[in-house]
Amino acid sequence: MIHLDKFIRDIPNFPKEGIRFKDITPLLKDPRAVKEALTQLLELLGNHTIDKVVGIESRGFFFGMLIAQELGAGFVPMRKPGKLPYTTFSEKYELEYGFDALEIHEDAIANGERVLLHDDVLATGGTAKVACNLIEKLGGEIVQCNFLMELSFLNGIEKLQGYEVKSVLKY
Ligand SMILES: O=P(O)(O)OC[C@H]1O[C@H](OP(=O)(O)OP(=O)(O)O)[C@H](O)[C@@H]1O
Ligand SMILES: Nc1ncnc2[nH]cnc12
Repeated sequence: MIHLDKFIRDIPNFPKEGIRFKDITPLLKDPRAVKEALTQLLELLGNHTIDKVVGIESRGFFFGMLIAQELGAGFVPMRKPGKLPYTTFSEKYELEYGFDALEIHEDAIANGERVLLHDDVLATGGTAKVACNLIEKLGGEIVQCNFLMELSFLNGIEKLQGYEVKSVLKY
């Protein structure tokens, strides 16, 4: 039996004083832990059918791509500003330790496609909310937002009211 929480390392005061950073690199370097995490993420999805998996840069790419392959769905990167080469839709947001923006290619999702949004961490929810806004701007239907972990004390789930939100681990 693999306990995934044993593969997540707490780093105090990173990237700023007062932030307790959840480091997933110990999990990523262990193939059995990666397999178990992927299995559990897929279990969260149940029988939903998915056309596109959107992964948020950068840590949402690791499992987002694996989930998409398992589902036989397409993978769409949601990126930080200035990284995507084609025409983008963009939106700014605030996160636990600063400000940023996200972008998506305007042709990444077709109208009415069923979308799974994936990221490693749900913290304040600012990132995921903006990602949902951009997916819906393109006409995507958000079937589920799933995360490797949720920092429940930051109440990110409140920003995602109206969406199905699931996490493998809760802190
Ligand atoms: O719920 P929120 O408060 O918005 O925070 C969650 C986001 O913060 C982290 O990403 P970060 O911006 O640090 O980028 P990275 O994945 O490239 O490390 C994490 O991977 C989520 O995307
Ligand atoms: N405390 C935290 N650890 C890891 N990723 C995060 N993203 C936002 N807050 C985070």
